[in-house]
Amino acid sequence: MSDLPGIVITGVSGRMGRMLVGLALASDKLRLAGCLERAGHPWVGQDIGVCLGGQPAGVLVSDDPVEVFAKAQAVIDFTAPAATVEFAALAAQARAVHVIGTTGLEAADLEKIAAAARHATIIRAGNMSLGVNLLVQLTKKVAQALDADWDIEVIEAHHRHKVDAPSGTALMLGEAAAEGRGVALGDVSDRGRDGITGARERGHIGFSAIRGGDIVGEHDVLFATEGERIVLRHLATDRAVFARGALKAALWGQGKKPGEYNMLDVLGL
Ligand SMILES: NC(=O)C1=CN([C@@H]2O[C@H](COP(=O)(O)OP(=O)(O)OC[C@H]3O[C@@H](n4cnc5c(N)ncnc54)[C@H](O)[C@@H]3O)[C@@H](O)[C@H]2O)C=CC1
Ligand SMILES: O=C(O)C1=N[C@H](C(=O)O)C[C@H](O)C1
Repeated sequence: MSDLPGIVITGVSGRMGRMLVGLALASDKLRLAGCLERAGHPWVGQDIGVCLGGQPAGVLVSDDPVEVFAKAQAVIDFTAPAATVEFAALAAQARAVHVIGTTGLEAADLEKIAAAARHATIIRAGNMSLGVNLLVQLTKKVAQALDADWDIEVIEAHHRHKVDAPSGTALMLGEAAAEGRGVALGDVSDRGRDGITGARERGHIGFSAIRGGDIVGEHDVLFATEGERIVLRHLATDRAVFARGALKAALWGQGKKPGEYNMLDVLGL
């Protein structure tokens, strides 16, 4: 067996799971050590290469996280909040780096993840692409430079299957804008406007979500004032940008002290 870091991928039949497996199998920096799907999924017990329509890869899909995490130096996890919270505790027990891409996590979920990060290295980001993480830094800088005469709106668009809104990326961008302005996002956030909402409040940060077709992920941060507007935009056209970031994070996390990190740490931004 090679001594490359062993990576376990969760949710392997999902949109991100398939992309991650393809890149992991092609990588010369890490090896695919395990694949996980939910109990009852038809892929469980099958070879992942065959499930994806190719040659056998020698890795069977499991539904037992304890068994597969025991083989892992890192777990890459793009699933759903309840699964991710469970995996955070199990990955910590297995001393594996946990890379979390799952979005839609509530405050109670984040607390459990923070508890796991006392004993384990966790890297979590609502978006793992280089472009979005640069956009986060640009958003903070622009928000720092402008006063509250400039209204800030975050507009995101995703495919019809996405279950959470605003997107994890939109929330990262909103947090960056709030930080740049020196306010807490929770105090100024406007979400889901509908009906007679009243005029826009000065200093608030608004969120709008579009869902349709196969849109991979699009984010605008709009700064609008009397007579002029600035739009910072990121368009993802291929999920490989998220998957490449996650694989990079899994390697970066090897040997790091326990704690919760993000993609700004990984990318050195
Ligand atoms: N941080 C980032 O860069 C990105 C984050 N995401 C997020 O990743 C998550 C997944 O996105 P998609 O792949 O599009 O969703 P998907 O619905 O296509 O895939 C999720 C997969 O997780 C599996 N799963 C659910 N519970 C499980 C469990 N207990 N054990 C094992 N497998 C389980 C499902 O069966 C499914 O195959 C979402 O929260 C999404 O917002 C997506 C793209 C990029
Ligand atoms: O669900 C998705 O697809 C995506 N989710 C992430 C998010 O919530 O921001 C990242 C990316 O935009 C794709």
